[in-house]
Amino acid sequence: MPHPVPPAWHQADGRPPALLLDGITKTYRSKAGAVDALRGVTYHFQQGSFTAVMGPSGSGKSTLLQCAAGLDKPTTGAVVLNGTPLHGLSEVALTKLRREQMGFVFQAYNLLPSLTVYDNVALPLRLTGRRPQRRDVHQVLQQVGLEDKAGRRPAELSGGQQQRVAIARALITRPAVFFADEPTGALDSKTSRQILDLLRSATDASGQTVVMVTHDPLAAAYADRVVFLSDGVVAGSLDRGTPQQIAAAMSDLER
Ligand SMILES: Nc1ncnc2c1ncn2[C@@H]1O[C@H](COP(=O)(O)OP(=O)(O)OP(=O)(O)O)[C@@H](O)[C@H]1O
Repeated sequence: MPHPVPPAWHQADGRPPALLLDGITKTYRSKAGAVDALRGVTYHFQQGSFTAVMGPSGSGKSTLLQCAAGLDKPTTGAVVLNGTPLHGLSEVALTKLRREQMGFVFQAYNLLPSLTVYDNVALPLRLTGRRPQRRDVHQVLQQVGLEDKAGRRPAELSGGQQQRVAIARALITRPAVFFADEPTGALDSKTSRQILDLLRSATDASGQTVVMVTHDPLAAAYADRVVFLSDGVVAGSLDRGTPQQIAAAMSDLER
């Protein structure tokens, strides 16, 4: 059953937001007790927007990303991707939706060491039962500047090159939404800029939606908007902030 997306959150073109979080909470329970990692997050991510999620350590950023990407389930509340509520889907349908409509880029590149760069990039297509076209694989490798590395294995590449392979692998299915968790966390500043430029062009050139968790104000400044989490709730947001403005907002939160 379609989840009612509040009309106020529809875009000017009448489409639902790329991603809607409606009152999500997440409580982790263990022998040590319960932790309320998210305490009611309501937020919508517009189609074609680039949003950075920032907040102090433990504020719930990774939990939010995991729930938004359907990798974990919120305790209460709804996650709606392009009008499809994730909670209504079977595991099989959720996996299909994730493979077809979501791209993932994490700090650990998660490439398969035994496969070549080409086969790592082609893998998501194979997983969705599609036959990878050489032209498509080479096109995304060219997009990330690694066409000449198609035959290499991940261990033969630098960290930045491996992250670019991970981005190519996420691009190949042309996902509606990219989820990135600290995608530049392990990289030097020049390589980080290349990665952020690639994410930026996913929104600017291809109209994809990017949601990126980061600690780095320089990285967050590539986004259209920064959303600040504090203690499991949205504490505020900043549009088109400079790195200095973003850093100042973060230190206000940490006070
Ligand atoms: N699997 C888990 N079991 C129990 N508690 C958890 C689990 N995962 C996260 N938490 C707790 O939930 C809260 C939010 O964690 P989360 O990792 O989402 O924060 P974060 O903002 O991403 O932090 P960081 O910036 O340090 O990565 C923290 O108190 C954390 O200890």
